[in-house]
Amino acid sequence: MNSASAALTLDQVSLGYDQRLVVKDVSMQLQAGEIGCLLGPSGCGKSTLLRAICGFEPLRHGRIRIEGELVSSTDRLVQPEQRPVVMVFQELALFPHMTIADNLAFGLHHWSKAQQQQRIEQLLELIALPGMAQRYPHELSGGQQQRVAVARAIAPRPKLLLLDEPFSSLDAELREDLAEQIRDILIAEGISALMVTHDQLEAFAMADRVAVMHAGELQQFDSAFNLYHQPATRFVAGFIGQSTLLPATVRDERHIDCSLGSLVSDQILPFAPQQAVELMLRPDDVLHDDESLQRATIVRKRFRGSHFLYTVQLADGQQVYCHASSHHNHQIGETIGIEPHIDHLVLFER
Ligand SMILES: Nc1ncnc2c1ncn2[C@@H]1O[C@H](COP(=O)(O)OP(=O)(O)OP(=O)(O)O)[C@@H](O)[C@H]1O
Repeated sequence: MNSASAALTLDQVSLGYDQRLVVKDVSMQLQAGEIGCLLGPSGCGKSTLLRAICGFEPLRHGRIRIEGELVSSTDRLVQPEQRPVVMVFQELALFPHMTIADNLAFGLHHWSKAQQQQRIEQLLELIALPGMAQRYPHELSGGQQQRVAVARAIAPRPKLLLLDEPFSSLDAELREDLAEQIRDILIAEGISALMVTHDQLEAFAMADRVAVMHAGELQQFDSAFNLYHQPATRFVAGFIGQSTLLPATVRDERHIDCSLGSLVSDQILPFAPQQAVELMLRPDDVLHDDESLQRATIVRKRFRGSHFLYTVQLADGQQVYCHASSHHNHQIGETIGIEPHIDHLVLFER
């Protein structure tokens, strides 16, 4: 895709503080209308990168383009207010002494009164708070206030919305719901967005694609499904969901041998025969099946409501996760039947 039709293009972006680089050689592109998330552990550089896109941090290397226009490079820094972006911060940004309508109208001062009125009504409808125009922020719940904050940010129809942990003050249950609601609002308005979060479920609920960062580097920018089932690096495999790594040996271009037996790949393997590798297994790659002849012993169990997450020991002592329906309540030490169900082999060099 060329950068003229992309909402945001990061091209080998590096930046940092003093002598230290905290964002290293990041390249990615957000398509028009796309919603992306920057996800990673604390201190990995997510907020720094978002601040650079907004225009608050100069670059040490690389280029940032918004809708094709060069806004940051080593010798160019378009000021934040001159960029077609709006940022929503962690802490609530509503003006407490102003009504919801006045909050929403804040960025619309150059619009006519009639246009403002129409846009406010449209936004209140969109965030499912019709009739709330004359209320004050403290008369709304935390989730409602955050919806108003997002509506205020998108009121002037920016090209790109940047959100820095906008739901972190809300409880986990509400965060996922709100992420879905905000996603619907952005899609309805056709606004591209990039959100920083360290909460996977929030990222999955909100984004078309999630950029996983680690120590300043972009590890993978992909759909949640692909991050889970086809992680590009060991870090992504460990950070997204749960996984175990099982030693394995490549037999030929389609087969590997490991403690679960001989497994077939759906693709030609990029390894030579006899190469020592590690097979990544998700809990749902190994299912509990009473009928299976393959047996393993439960060494740990976690009840997850809808299912059990067992850790089972295979005949040769290797341990893997095993997913079982919550109706199958077995005890630690019990030997159960297991069945590998692996659509796609994820292998890392050992
Ligand atoms: N103004 C600053 N001056 C110096 N160092 C900074 C500054 N802001 C951030 N850092 C450092 O840069 C690194 C990246 O910080 P950043 O806030 O971008 O990470 P993050 O991934 O957003 O983390 P979190 O999820 O905790 O907010 C950290 O080591 C942090 O201590």
